[in-house]
Amino acid sequence: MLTISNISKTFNPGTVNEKQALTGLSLHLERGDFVTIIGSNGAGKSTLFNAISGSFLTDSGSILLAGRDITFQPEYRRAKRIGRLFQDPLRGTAPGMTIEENLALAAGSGGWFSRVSRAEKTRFRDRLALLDMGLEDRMRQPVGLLSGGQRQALTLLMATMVPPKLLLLDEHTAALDPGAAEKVLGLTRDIVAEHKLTTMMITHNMQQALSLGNRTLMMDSGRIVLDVSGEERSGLTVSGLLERFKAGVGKGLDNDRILLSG
Ligand SMILES: Nc1ncnc2c1ncn2[C@@H]1O[C@H](COP(=O)(O)OP(=O)(O)OP(=O)(O)O)[C@@H](O)[C@H]1O
Repeated sequence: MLTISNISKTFNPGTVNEKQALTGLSLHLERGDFVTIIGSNGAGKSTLFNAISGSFLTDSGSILLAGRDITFQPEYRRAKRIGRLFQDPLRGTAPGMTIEENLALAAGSGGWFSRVSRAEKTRFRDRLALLDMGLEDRMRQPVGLLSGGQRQALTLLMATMVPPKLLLLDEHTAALDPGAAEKVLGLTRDIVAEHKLTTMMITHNMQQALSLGNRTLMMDSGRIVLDVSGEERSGLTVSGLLERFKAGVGKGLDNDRILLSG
């Protein structure tokens, strides 16, 4: 589904702020793979997502999505086939528009001035009911009134309304309180399974990285330094994963948020 070949990215080349954020990175994902990603501070995790989404063009290498070469495709075109959630629940929804209008935009059927058909309203209500947050009874309310967890759940629904070829989750539960985070994570698991979505999820929760999905990548200094799946992964504990990282990279994992989250 996704084939990344040898991509590199250096920010501010030739200046004192030069930073090589991705270094000859290659990755192949099968259809339906659910990959969790963990790594050091500044390892290049978000930069990898930015490269895939087309926030910038890479300096070298290529990216193929569902058989199409997207290496030079602009971001807005890639967005039609790639869903993305960020840590900040305020991104991804339009606060001044109602829940219904936001969903219509995501479904590709509406906007500020278009009417949402009755059939579509029913479909939206059914999808919202699955979230189990009572949002199906608040469809005419502006999204700006929702809590962070409700908003992130809605963003998830919107990003998958038309099932994307690839779903990118960038620490999408990290800014939520523990209850809301748990809820959004459960919804993520359900929606990914329902549509068999090919998914990449950055997390700083090591336990989550091992328990969700079918494959775990660890990144350091712009590279993938560990790639575990199958039996090797199912037998792995958090401390085992940290040991593997240390053995491979020659230093311990250096990530404030992982250390803070224990
Ligand atoms: N647009 C940019 N301009 C300059 N430098 C950047 C840019 N984006 C990222 N970087 C740098 O590239 C490196 C990788 O950043 P990135 O955000 O991908 O790391 P990360 O693995 O997501 O880290 P964290 O877990 O700390 O969020 C960092 O040193 C960062 O400062």
